[in-house]
Amino acid sequence: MKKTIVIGIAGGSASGKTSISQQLKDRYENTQSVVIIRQDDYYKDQSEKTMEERVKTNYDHPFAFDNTLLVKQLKELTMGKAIEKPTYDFVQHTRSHSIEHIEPSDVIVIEGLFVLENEDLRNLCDIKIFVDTDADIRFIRRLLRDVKQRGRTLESVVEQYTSTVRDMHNLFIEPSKRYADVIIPEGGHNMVAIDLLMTKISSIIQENVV
Ligand SMILES: Nc1ncnc2c1ncn2[C@@H]1O[C@H](COP(=O)(O)OP(=O)(O)O)[C@@H](O)[C@H]1O
Ligand SMILES: Nc1ccn([C@@H]2O[C@H](COP(=O)(O)O)[C@@H](O)[C@H]2O)c(=O)n1
Repeated sequence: MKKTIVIGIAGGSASGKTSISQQLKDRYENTQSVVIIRQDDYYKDQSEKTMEERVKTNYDHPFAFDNTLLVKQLKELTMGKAIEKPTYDFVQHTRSHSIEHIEPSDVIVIEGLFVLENEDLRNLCDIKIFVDTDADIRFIRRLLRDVKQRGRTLESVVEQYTSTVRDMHNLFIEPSKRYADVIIPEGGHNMVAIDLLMTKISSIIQENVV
């Protein structure tokens, strides 16, 4: 009988979670056997708030996410049901208007800050991965990414990092590393770790074919 395998990828902001997931997506694109779900897409809707209010939200606290919806939709996928997934707009700090239709698949990758911190999410994961990248490197990566891709200024990235991101990381994310089965140092360019992960995924897909 076909079994869906859930791979959880947690780690700090800019540790390399999305880069790893993207490589898995690219590798398995033709097979349609791997689906990637980003916890970021489950940030709570803030369309009722003004932009001034939205900027003040602590986006690095678990309360910023609708994890109830995320857990529900993940369970639906593992039960073979398609979902209508929300999407998120980092520039507007709220949900986008578009919804993505996601079909169930052999392997579901769920990546995000709190994937191992949240007990319900953690319990849904068959393979638990933590991407471990030093804080100074994460900060540099985040600064470059957020200015280029998320509409931030240098000052706003520094302000947010020192006021919330760093403390929340130490409080919630770093301690969740102890739940990991596998720790991937440095993130997106660790080809040895990514190859090992792909070998495992390929064997899961193969088992489901037989
Ligand atoms: N090993 C790496 N070396 C250099 N840059 C990297 C590496 N892994 C990721 N990056 C870059 O760092 C930034 C943050 O990576 P990303 O995958 O978005 O992290 P996360 O999803 O954990 O927030 C991106 O611009 C990405 O291209
Ligand atoms: N409106 C928002 C929502 C989130 N963030 C930051 O994004 C980080 C999580 O995404 P990663 O890809 O870096 O894991 C998180 O640390 C939030 O601070 C934001 O700046 N604005």
